[in-house]
Amino acid sequence: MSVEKLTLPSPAKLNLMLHILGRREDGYHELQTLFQFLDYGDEITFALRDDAEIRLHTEFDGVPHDSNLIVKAAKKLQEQSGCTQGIDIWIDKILPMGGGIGGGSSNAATTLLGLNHLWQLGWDEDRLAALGLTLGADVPVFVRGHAAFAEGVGEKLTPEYPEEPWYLVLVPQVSVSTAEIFSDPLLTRDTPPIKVRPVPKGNSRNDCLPVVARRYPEVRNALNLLGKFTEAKLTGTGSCVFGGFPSKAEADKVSALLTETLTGFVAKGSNVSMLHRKLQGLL
Ligand SMILES: C[C@@](CO)(OP(=O)(O)O)[C@H](O)COP(=O)(O)OP(=O)(O)OC[C@H]1O[C@@H](n2ccc(N)nc2=O)[C@H](O)[C@@H]1O
Ligand SMILES: Nc1ncnc2c1ncn2[C@@H]1O[C@H](COP(=O)(O)OP(=O)(O)O)[C@@H](O)[C@H]1O
Repeated sequence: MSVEKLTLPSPAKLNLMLHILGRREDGYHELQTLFQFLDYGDEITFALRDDAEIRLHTEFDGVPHDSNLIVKAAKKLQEQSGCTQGIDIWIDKILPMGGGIGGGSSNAATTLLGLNHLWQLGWDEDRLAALGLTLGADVPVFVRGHAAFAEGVGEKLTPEYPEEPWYLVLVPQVSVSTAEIFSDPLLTRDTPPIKVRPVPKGNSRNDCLPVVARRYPEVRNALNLLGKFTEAKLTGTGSCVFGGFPSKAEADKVSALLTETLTGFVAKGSNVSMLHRKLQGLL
């Protein structure tokens, strides 16, 4: 049965660890990182149009229509598939932008999977992930929808099964530039590669943390406050800081103490993205 309208989740991710192994000739850094999803994110609604236009109806502060990763993803998929249909798109945006929880990449992946379904393209995951990589290093993991150990610049993915605790995520009100962190001379760039799977316990370091904490007092403050209750970690290049708890009640308790002064949210970690759980229900 063909569908005309579809609403899909677009979850956040966390980097449970992030090691920088070296710098490539093109300036990009070789990483090893462990991605896990959160049961928390945006919601995107797609509706078929009679013409071929691609139109995002929700305005974003500071992101022009054609620069939005949702629009870029839709246009690339339309071009490369030769599809003649268009789409109307609305988003309920709750994920902070530039916080290292991957909202833009997730929105791009949800768009690719949603339009593959609505436009009935029949693309497989490999093809969608390859297109996704041209939009951003973190897009493929959202297309695959499984927690993963990532290598290269994030494109070589191996599924992993880390524990799924509840997380308190603190959102310092500052946007960290990924490019700025990767160009800092003090960044650790020579961490030896992990050669065994699954990633052995104790490898929870994020090599970006010292540089981000030095440059951004707001992030330093969040790390110090959360660090009083649990191991406080940085996701991606920040700004978000997170800690795991064995139950929602415990995460909520710490949240109540900290969110008086800091913005944050509590969400369950998940090894299968809520986007894929919803799509499986549609098939
Ligand atoms: C490092 C991660 C981990 O999840 O950080 P977050 O964005 O999530 O915080 C991501 O892979 C980020 O991927 P993505 O968000 O696509 O990075 P981009 O915007 O393309 O990168 C901006 C700039 O950072 C530098 N960069 C980025 C990724 C990388 N592996 N090496 C780099 O040197 C490059 O100078 C690049 O021009
Ligand atoms: N749909 C989108 N959602 C979020 N950010 C977007 C989107 N489209 C483009 N961007 C741009 O991408 C940047 C990075 O966004 P995001 O993925 O949320 O952060 P991060 O990579 O730190 O997790 C934003 O600051 C914004 O300028």
